[in-house]
Amino acid sequence: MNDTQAPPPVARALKLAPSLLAADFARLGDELRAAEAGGADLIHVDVMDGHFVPNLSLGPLIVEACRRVTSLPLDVHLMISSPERYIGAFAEAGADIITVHAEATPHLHRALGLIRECGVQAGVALNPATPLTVLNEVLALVDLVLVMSVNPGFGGQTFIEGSLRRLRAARAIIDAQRPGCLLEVDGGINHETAPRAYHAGADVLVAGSAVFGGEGGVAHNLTALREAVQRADG
Ligand SMILES: O=C(CO)[C@H](O)[C@H](O)COP(=O)(O)O
Repeated sequence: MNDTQAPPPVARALKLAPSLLAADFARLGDELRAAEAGGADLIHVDVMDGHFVPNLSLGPLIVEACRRVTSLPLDVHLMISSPERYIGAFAEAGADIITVHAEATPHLHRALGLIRECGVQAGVALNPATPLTVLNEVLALVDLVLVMSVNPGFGGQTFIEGSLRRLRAARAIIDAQRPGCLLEVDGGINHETAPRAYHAGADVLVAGSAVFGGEGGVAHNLTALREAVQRADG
């Protein structure tokens, strides 16, 4: 390498975040332990209010129960309107990261500040039709950007192809303005889309059905996802 050549890019660490939405809630403790033993990096917890998204899921009580079972970081994704009303409750329940949707509140800046005040890492999520320009206004306040690759509300949906372009654009914004901020992708991640999402710039891949579904078991599914990304590397 001579002085004018850029150093080779450092490979980004891949983080897998199983989404509890696809877990068997009757065996939640076992599912969490299996995810941790299988090499998950975070546990993604989908909170839905039947208002911001057309589905209901879980609240702080379940987050508190998860906290007692796993030492993995709890990555709490609030798909709820006016999330600032519940940030304190989720922080108290043991969330490590709380992500709010840019579309869910007229007070996004306040909500992100409130998360930080609670001593929790802050994330901002963007629906598939939300312009990435909102990032310019809040990037200094966040530790994680979540690019939704489905319309939020349900697991098991098909990955929206345009998300790859959005991931590449979000990666460029983060690298230029806030290196170290994580880029997460959520929705339709499987052995086929995981390598493409990672190579488009995602650090954290959220996967529900691909981890907790199928016959192979959680550890096998996590390994398969990781190997799919590594194969595409080589
Ligand atoms: O946020 C979500 C839905 O709003 C889920 O995390 C997401 O859809 C993951 O599920 P799958 O991997 O089955 O697509």
